Amino acid sequence: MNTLAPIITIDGPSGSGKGTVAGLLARELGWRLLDSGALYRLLAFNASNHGVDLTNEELLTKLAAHLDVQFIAAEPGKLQQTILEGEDVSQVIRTETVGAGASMVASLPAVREALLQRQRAFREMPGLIADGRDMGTVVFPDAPLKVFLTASAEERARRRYLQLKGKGEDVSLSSLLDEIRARDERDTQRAVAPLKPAADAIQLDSTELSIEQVLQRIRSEIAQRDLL
Ligand SMILES: Nc1ncnc2c1ncn2[C@@H]1O[C@H](COP(=O)(O)OP(=O)(O)OP(=O)(O)O)[C@@H](O)[C@H]1O
Ligand SMILES: Nc1ccn([C@H]2C[C@H](O)[C@@H](COP(=O)(O)O)O2)c(=O)n1
Repeated sequence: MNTLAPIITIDGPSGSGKGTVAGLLARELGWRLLDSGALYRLLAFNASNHGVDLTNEELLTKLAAHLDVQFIAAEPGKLQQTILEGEDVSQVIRTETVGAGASMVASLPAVREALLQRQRAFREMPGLIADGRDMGTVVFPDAPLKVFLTASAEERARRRYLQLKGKGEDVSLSSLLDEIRARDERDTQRAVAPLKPAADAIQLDSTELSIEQVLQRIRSEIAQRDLL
């Protein structure tokens, strides 16, 4: 039965490492993965392709309700594949421009409501790792383990810089830092489902931690609960 599947939520700001850690944990545990940010990115990307303004709540809500999307689980060492209307958009939705658009559409209450059930439907046995901004506060408030992962804005910009440089993109560290700060501001200040730790979340600052150290901290929290 769906509702009994255990859930680990990982929320936090852009570049804190949520996606990386969520993907590795999901693979390690053999659980499903919900990359909720990808849904907002897909919506922003799809809206731009269809000429829909990113402030048009009515049209965006319709698009959100009818998003034709599939997530294909990754092979070890690879990103989950994201298919929109039959096309692989896994890479094109990862740009900072699409991320900023996603943050805009995500501030619209009706859009969030339209995506809520779609997210909850990911909860299946043997378990779910859900990453985003409101996984622990709104989408899965009953999750037995909630992690709020942060890092300083400077460190997050540095990580994003290295990531994009590694893909051969021509980026500037100071623009990335400005973009990260603007996204933090919009995601934390919006009226509905703002980015904030759930009252019962474990807060982890990864500024000085490696990915493996973050994973170890989460494994130890898992071990303290009856999750597996
Ligand atoms: N603890 C860490 N130490 C060093 N680099 C890290 C750490 N965690 C993540 N990274 C790197 O930082 C970059 C951003 O990580 P990731 O995409 O997982 O962040 P995110 O929180 O999911 O961001 P977004 O919300 O924008 O999708 C990646 O290149 C990742 O390998
Ligand atoms: N649960 C979520 C997930 C994402 N968003 C918004 C806010 C982010 O800036 C944007 C892109 O997310 P990312 O892929 O960078 O994690 O989508 C949200 O509001 N709620």
